[in-house]
Amino acid sequence: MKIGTPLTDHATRVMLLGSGELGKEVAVELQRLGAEVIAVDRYPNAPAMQVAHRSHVIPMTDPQVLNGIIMAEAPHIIVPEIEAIATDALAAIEAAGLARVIPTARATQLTMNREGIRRLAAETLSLPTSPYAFAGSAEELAAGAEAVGFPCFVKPVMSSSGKGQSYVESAAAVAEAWTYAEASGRVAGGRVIVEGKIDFDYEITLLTVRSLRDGAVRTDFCAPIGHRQQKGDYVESWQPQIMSEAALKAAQDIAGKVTEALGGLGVFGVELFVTGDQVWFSEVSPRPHDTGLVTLATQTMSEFALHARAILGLPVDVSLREPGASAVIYGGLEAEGVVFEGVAEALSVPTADLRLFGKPEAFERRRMGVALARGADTDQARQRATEAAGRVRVIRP
Ligand SMILES: Nc1ncnc2c1ncn2[C@@H]1O[C@H](COP(=O)(O)OP(=O)(O)OP(=O)(O)O)[C@@H](O)[C@H]1O
Ligand SMILES: NCC(=O)N[C@@H]1O[C@H](COP(=O)([O-])[O-])[C@@H](O)[C@H]1O
Ligand SMILES: [Mg+2]
Repeated sequence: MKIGTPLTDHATRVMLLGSGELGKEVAVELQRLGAEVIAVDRYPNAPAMQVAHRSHVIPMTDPQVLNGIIMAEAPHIIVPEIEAIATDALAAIEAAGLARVIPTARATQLTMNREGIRRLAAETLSLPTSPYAFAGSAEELAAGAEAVGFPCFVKPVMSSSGKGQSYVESAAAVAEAWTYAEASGRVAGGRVIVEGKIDFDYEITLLTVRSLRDGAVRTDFCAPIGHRQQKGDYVESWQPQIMSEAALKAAQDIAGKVTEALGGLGVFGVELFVTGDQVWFSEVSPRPHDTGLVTLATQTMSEFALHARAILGLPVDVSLREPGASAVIYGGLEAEGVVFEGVAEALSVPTADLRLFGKPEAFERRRMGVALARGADTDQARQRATEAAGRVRVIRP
């Protein structure tokens, strides 16, 4: 793998589709390796745009506009970063041999839509999942919910970070879940998945890396990441999550199968539910995962460094250095150009570090930053990360 000089004819051009907090860290790692980074998102001054060589604001769900920007920039590598992209346009670009899509165009098509990845996992690969049904109307949803049973979860097929997700305890609440999903998916499309609830002991993200070494693709697993979710969005994560040997083996087996079926190079965040030695597949991101922000504190190479290396065809090291945790800092209010107070106090917590993403606008439940900490064990690290996050106050300018 050769890497040219950025901003010259021989540059290795990488285009990020989606420029949020995860893309920002990937952009930094790509910059460090001398790639030329082009950040794209739906709004100006998105986090990764602030550290890229240049940026574009476009509706990424419009295939014509997306194709136009790819043609104009002629990237060698396209890195999808969010679940709201016209993936069919990417498939055409890949098929024409114009750029490499990470991990593959097909993988982004399958995972951009919950229906694609769920059918691949449960029906093609026979992996254990929650019972599920798909619905394109309130009536179909009512029937689907009856079939999977209550309580259940209703989610738009195209959404992430819990957007549009409802926890439904009885038939009476199904209509409301339909309306909510319709209104708040990343793209209006009017299709949802309804999933029966898995009663898990804990849930993990198993970061799985497909990379090249000596010309061959290999798969490596990071130490499992435990996390706690609220309203479908992660609020706290830690690494390593202690698991039984049998559960870890089952988790790696599922992650190996699903990432092999998706193919390509890069980091995958495989989400799994665990009860005793039993493991269920939930979903997978074919890219770094939000709960994996903790790896900025814990691993020799963060998930972002791993992604940058893997997609450039470079070797990786997934080793864990020490236990750590991350805790989310939400906006807590609606305002543009917010100010963060208490940063020095937060960084006075032993081992604490912060990432303030620089998003131009805050919302009540928008993730604006994250606190990171290490510790003798994950209990100590969690306590420190939560303490540090709590010391940061988001205020109006
Ligand atoms: N079938 C289920 N059984 C039990 N818990 C569930 C189920 N589906 C979702 N959850 C809970 O809701 C959380 C969010 O669900 P899911 O990961 O599908 O949403 P998402 O919008 O894709 O979120 P993200 O983009 O952050 O991964 C899960 O991590 C889990 O805590
Ligand atoms: N669970 C997926 C996830 O965490 N994605 C991350 O959130 C950003 C969108 O944030 P926004 O909605 O605040 O713009 C995405 O761009 C990505 O970095
Ligand atoms: Mg998830």
